[in-house]
Amino acid sequence: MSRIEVKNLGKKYKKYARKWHRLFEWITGRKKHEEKFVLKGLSFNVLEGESVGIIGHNGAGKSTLLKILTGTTQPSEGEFKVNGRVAALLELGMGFHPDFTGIQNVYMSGQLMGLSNEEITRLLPEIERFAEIGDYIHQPLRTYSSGMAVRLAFSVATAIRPDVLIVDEALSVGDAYFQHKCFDRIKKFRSEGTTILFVSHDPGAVKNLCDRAILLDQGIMIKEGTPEEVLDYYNAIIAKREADYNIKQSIGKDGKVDTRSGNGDIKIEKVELFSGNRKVNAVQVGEEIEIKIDLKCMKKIDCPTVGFMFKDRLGNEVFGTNTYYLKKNIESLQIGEKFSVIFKIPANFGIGNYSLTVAAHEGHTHTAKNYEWWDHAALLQVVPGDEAPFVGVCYLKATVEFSKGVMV
Ligand SMILES: Nc1ncnc2c1ncn2[C@@H]1O[C@H](COP(=O)(O)OP(=O)(O)OP(=O)(O)O)[C@@H](O)[C@H]1O
Repeated sequence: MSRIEVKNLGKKYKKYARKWHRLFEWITGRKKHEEKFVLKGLSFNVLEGESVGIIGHNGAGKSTLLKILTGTTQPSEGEFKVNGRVAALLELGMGFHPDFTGIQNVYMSGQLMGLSNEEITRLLPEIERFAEIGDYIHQPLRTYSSGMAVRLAFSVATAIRPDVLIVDEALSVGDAYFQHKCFDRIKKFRSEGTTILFVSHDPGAVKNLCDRAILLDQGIMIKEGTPEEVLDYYNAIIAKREADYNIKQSIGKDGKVDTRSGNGDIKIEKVELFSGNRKVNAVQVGEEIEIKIDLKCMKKIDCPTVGFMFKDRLGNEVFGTNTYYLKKNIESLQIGEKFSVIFKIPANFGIGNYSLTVAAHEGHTHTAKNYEWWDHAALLQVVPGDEAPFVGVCYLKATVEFSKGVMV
């Protein structure tokens, strides 16, 4: 069953070159504006229990989409349907009245959510408990810090598990402790079957929470797929400045999507993993590995940076570094010159599968100039060695002591 259905949705605004054009148009009836689409031809469905992340640059149209879906603004064209009880975590606390106490605001926003006074009274202890603002709940809202208002607003908006939860960066407000609490509640809703539409600039949050992601660019959906594939593509377009910048996605050996992007000034020719002199794709926890990257310069380039990143099976970044951070200067390279970079690390990873991203770019990150970036260039399987069993994504050599009484 579809919880959210969006068909050919579009939103346009009138754009006036001068302020007085609007008045002129109103008085004379003569058109003085251009129409600018900020969303165009958007179609997608979100099924019951599915969790979808919306990503894109500033101004891509993410908030506009959520405002349409929550009824704050009307679309200019197309249709949409949201089925079931909706909770929207958009501008948290915006509807609160500064002169009302916390409790009065809870009743007011609860009523706006369609709850009866009896229901709100029943939910109040849990709302207070989750918000953790103590006696402030009896004080006027104007005495609250912005963090307290957000805590209360989140607590009310999520007092009942909704069928559809619409979240716009709401988790980036408040302190780290409360962000964790909010995230846990959202994850719990997800596990209980709530459909989630989640706008975020945080790749980690999208990978953690979403089954699927949609990439918007200038109001148009340019990519839809697994969070990892869409975020890799997003990472590639961040650095797109030159006309001859290429982005290619293809299915790799493990069935996942390889993303290669860059202006081609340096080509990554080969990526291999070694342990000793042995070429490997599986190692034991803690085994020393070498990451050998063979490259070719297609232009004269001074001091490029070469780097790598291991990601876990969900695409979360586990460890990465580059020649810039390690202060290894790669000297001036001539057209056609080949070179190799070898990184050595202990595979102190948790047991599981990891993908390797490698890149050649300018400076400390690829956003200024990306010569070539290659996601899923190699795969590494980490298997147990003779270390004591452990859990987690990294292996840290632990020791333990025990004594009776008080340890000094
Ligand atoms: N009321 C408005 N009148 C005119 N243009 C608007 C209006 N509201 C939004 N826009 C424009 O619509 C475009 C999309 O804005 P929107 O806020 O949806 O982007 P976004 O992807 O949420 O960006 P951000 O990540 O910065 O929040 C922008 O170019 C913005 O300037």
